[in-house]
Amino acid sequence: MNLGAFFESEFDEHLRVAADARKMLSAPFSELTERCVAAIRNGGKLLFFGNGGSAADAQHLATEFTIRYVKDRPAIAAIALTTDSSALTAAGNDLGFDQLFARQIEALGKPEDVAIGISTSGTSPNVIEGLKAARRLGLVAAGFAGRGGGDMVGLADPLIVVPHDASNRIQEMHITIGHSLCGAIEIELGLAEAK
Ligand SMILES: O=C(CO)[C@@H](O)[C@H](O)[C@H](O)[C@H](O)COP(=O)(O)O
Ligand SMILES: [Zn+2]
Repeated sequence: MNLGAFFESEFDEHLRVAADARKMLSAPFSELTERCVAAIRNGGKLLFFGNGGSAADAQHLATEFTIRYVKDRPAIAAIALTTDSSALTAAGNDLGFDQLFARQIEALGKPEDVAIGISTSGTSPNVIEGLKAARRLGLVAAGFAGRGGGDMVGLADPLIVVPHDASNRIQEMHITIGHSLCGAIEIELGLAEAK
């Protein structure tokens, strides 16, 4: 294999998806930012959850809010529902894997919170059940997806659907958009200066 050509083609594809996402996702991004800012101003928090690489994204993004993004500033309330091995194993063992996030949202979610489910396919049952629980309890149920949004369409609102079908490329956009979300929320809350 020509490794140099492979490397360049990966970047070419990434850049094509980024250009499409930039064109198409400004409206749901703005809406999600506004919902998160309102939630935090109201004493609420952001709850992130997903599977595999999206579990890592949930942890990564929650930490940007609680600890630090680009510069020091006060903490912003956020939590990843992917990190407590006791909660995850007990929920999986006792209630079923589909209930992993729903149960934690039932325990920790408040109506002033925003639940953000992350799924490249939009069809992972535990993410879908988490979003359903969020809606039932009156939280904002929002999502990051790809592949047309899958079962998250009509369930998550705002819903950011990356216009691509491959999980890796979709995840690359999710983290870019998640970073942008953090930056925009900091500015809107007056905790960082606009560029
Ligand atoms: O990171 C990747 C693929 O890039 C994988 O770990 C991927 O996240 C896992 O296969 C997930 O289980 C896929 O779930 P989803 O995105 O369809 O909800
Ligand atoms: Zn991945």
